[in-house]
Amino acid sequence: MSSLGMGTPGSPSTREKAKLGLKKKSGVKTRKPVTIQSVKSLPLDFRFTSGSPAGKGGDRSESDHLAAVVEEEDAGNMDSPYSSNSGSLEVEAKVGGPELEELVDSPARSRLPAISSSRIESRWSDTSSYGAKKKVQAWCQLSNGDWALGKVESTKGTESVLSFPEGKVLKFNTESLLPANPDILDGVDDLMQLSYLHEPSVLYNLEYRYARDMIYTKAGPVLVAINPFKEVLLYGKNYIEGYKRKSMDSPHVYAIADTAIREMIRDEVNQSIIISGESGAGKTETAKIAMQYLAALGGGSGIEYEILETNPILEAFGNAKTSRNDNSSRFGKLIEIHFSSTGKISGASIQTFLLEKSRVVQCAVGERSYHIFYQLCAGAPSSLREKLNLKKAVEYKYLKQSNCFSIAGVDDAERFRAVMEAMNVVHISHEDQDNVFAMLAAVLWLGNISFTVIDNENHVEAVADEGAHTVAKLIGCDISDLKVALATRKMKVGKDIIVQKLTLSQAIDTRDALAKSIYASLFEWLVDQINKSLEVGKRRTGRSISILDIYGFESFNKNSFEQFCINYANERLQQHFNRHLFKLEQEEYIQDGIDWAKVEFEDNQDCLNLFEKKPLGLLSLLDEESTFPNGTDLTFANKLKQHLNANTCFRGERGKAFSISHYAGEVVYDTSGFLEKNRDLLHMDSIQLLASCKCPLPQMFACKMLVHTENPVGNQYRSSGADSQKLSVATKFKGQLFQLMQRLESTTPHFIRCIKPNNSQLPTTYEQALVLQQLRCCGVLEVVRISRSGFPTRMSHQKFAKRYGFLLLENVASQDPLSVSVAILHQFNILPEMYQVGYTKLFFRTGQIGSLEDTRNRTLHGILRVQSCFRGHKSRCYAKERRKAIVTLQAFIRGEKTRRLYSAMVEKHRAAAVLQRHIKCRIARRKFVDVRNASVVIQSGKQSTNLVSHHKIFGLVNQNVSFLCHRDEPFFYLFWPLLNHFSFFIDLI
Ligand SMILES: Nc1ncnc2c1ncn2[C@@H]1O[C@H](COP(=O)(O)OP(=O)(O)OP(=O)(O)O)[C@@H](O)[C@H]1O
Repeated sequence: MSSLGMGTPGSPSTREKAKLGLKKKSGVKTRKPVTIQSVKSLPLDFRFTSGSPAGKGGDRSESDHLAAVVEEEDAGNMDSPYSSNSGSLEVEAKVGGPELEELVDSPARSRLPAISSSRIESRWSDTSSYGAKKKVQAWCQLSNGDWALGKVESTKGTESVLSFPEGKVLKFNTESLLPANPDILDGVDDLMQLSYLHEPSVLYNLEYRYARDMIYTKAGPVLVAINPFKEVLLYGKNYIEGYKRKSMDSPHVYAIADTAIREMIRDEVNQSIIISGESGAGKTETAKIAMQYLAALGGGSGIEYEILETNPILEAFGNAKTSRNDNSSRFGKLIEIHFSSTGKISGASIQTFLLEKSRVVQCAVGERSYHIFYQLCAGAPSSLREKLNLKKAVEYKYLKQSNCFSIAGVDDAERFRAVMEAMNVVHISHEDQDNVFAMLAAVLWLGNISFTVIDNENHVEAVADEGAHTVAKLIGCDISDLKVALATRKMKVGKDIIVQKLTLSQAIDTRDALAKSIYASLFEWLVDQINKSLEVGKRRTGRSISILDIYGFESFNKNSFEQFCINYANERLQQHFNRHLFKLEQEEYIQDGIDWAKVEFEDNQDCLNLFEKKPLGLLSLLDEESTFPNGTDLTFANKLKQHLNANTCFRGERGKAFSISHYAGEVVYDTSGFLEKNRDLLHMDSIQLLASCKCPLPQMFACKMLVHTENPVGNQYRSSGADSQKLSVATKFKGQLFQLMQRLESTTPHFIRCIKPNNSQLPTTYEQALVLQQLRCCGVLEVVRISRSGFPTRMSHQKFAKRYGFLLLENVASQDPLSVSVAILHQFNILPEMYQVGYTKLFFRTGQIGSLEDTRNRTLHGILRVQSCFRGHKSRCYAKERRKAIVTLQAFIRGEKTRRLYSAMVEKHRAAAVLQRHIKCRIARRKFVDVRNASVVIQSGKQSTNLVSHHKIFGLVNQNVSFLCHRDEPFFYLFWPLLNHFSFFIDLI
């Protein structure tokens, strides 16, 4: 399909454009590329006025006039310019011929939101002569429905002549032309910034960005993600860091996840990221990217790795190659990631919805069954192959029927190893893994079981071939029991139990039902095991972010029960989307008495009523018919026609078909197989067979099936001959959806709309019509319109006053919240047209609260700085004082210590002196004794010589002195000097 090529790198090549011919080339808008950065910072209320950067070549008058056009457009932008189709389409039919006439009549066209053509008329025709004069550019719709940009060459009456870059010149009705945005708005990252908001400008903007690998674009509060079908360098550590630190702010899944995590912490409210889009639009990949960001931000404990590793397991068991997507999720998934109060991941839980069981036994040519079967056949180690008697995929009938065994660029054996590794990570034991593989092999071998006719009533019995033997071995039952369960059915008639033999088709149905339920039970069991591994347990804090990745709207040539359920789920999700982005928003305006122009949107409540109404809704009638023993698909179709023909969303078709007018388009359903799929009965014989198995898994599956059965095991047969009385699939699914909606209702939603740019899964190919249809389906344009013309930001008076009141220069603390709020608005000169004061809340236009928030943040940062300076100063003073005190204390202690030391030393000194004295005394005494003794010896010698002469005179005296001089006598010391003199005296004598 065509592409509005830009002739810039990344856009479709010139050769490609030439091949596309005029219709495609006419879309080529040869413009000078502008940097996105320059556009990003444009204010939302940006207007083209003279002197603005958009003024081409300084052409003031043109800029002035464009400004006038823009103002006029804005004055009327409450209505969608693109929604008026009558005028333009009429003319296009003239220009475009019969193809376009078909388009005019198509239901999709007729479903476009209605708007008076006079609005466009007044907007464009007033300026068309000017446009012709100045050769301004305008969008025109070609006969194939594509939009092309041309130059207005001339305008005459109601006709304008436009020239296209390839040199072609075509005539169009002036009223059908739509004004083009100025060049500077090329590739804006929020569609709300477009001056002219209509289909071609939105398509062009998305394509412009897509061609430059900018696959994410904001549409007001919604993120639009276009599948690149190639690796784009937008992910990884650096990008995660960039969004975490807010150094990157261009639209991205990371930005959405970042907002969710911040709002969860700030508002203490659970968040949800709701990802929707057609099959192959990139929902699963987007969910994984969001999980990657949350894991990076909230990780640390290792649980985040476990959460990420659930993806390969769930994809292997729940995804398959379809005609639209090589890795299509055949189940819905809600993953709830729990966080602690500090924002760290504490656990997670996964809820799955409606696995497409029928794929196990039947899939269309070119499609595959679930990946795990091919992975097991390709990657199982030889020991496992031997144990399970595994063959190549091509040898299994269930896999062989679609004649597709591989996916380009995918190595199944390698993926199998990744799945085993992931199973280890989520703590599935090796024994359990072996049991899982045994069940998979059993399902494959069940498909190979064949039957032979045994009587002329076409009754059959199962052939005891390799298939039957292997199944019996793998599930752990007796081969005879298996044969009986597959080829007979026990029925209770009165008090008797009779055994009925089955015909070939009945036996095949029984076998396939057993295979389907083993696989579905195995999937359920695996999810339970994963949940146990990720269990939050006591760590649950109540804060969580849920990521919903659910199958997108489906419409094929033949639509069956699966599409019926999937599209019903999408209607519910669309209602949730509408409620949050349109209904609740508008209801809030009305409740709060806001002066506001209502924006029309397509409410799908009627369609939902068609499904859910009791007793005459689609689901009730389906259940009713499913319980009738004689009910058939045809009687069901007739019943629908009988009861629902008056409903505008319903139309009875020929035979067993009917069609529903969904929000995304009309879908024709074929009721063949509806009742059987809705009943989803597994015969009690099969359940009992599983219950009697020796292997643990079949036993567990049987237990669960019996728990779901309303009737107790002892009373397991119904008179009708049918088996377990469980809830119908549709009713169960409805219950699950209601639960899901309740869960989502309690969260703040963040919407991501994935868009598939082409049906061939090719990179750089952008099909306008396909993208446009998806944009219309998901109401992206309405969201942008409502956000642009409304007041998307709101805050209660109390919250506003509390949050920004401190910014007021005057003290108004005593005043009521409303007065404080108004004072804030006045102080910050918020223009009156930028906000409205409601009864309970304040409503702001986009971006207004941002400037207030910036001021608040700046002020808070300033306050924090002042506080930190003050605290620093205080702490320093305190530290100084303490230091001083410590020094004093230390001086005192040191003095005290020194004093004590000194006195101890003095004592020691004194003691030493006494000791010394005594020692000296002793030494002196000894010396004295020695001297005395010596003296005595000398004296005695001398005396002996003198003795004779003096004997008589001094005989007596000498006697007494001797007595006195005895050294031990105290008198000795007294008389010693005297004695000395005396002896001297004696000597003299
Ligand atoms: N951001 C992306 N970057 C690169 N390739 C992508 C990206 N998103 C999607 N794709 C490609 O598109 C394919 C389909 O995407 P995905 O399986 O996510 O679609 P889906 O919407 O989940 O489809 P379904 O509803 O069938 O499950 C992926 O296998 C991948 O090749």
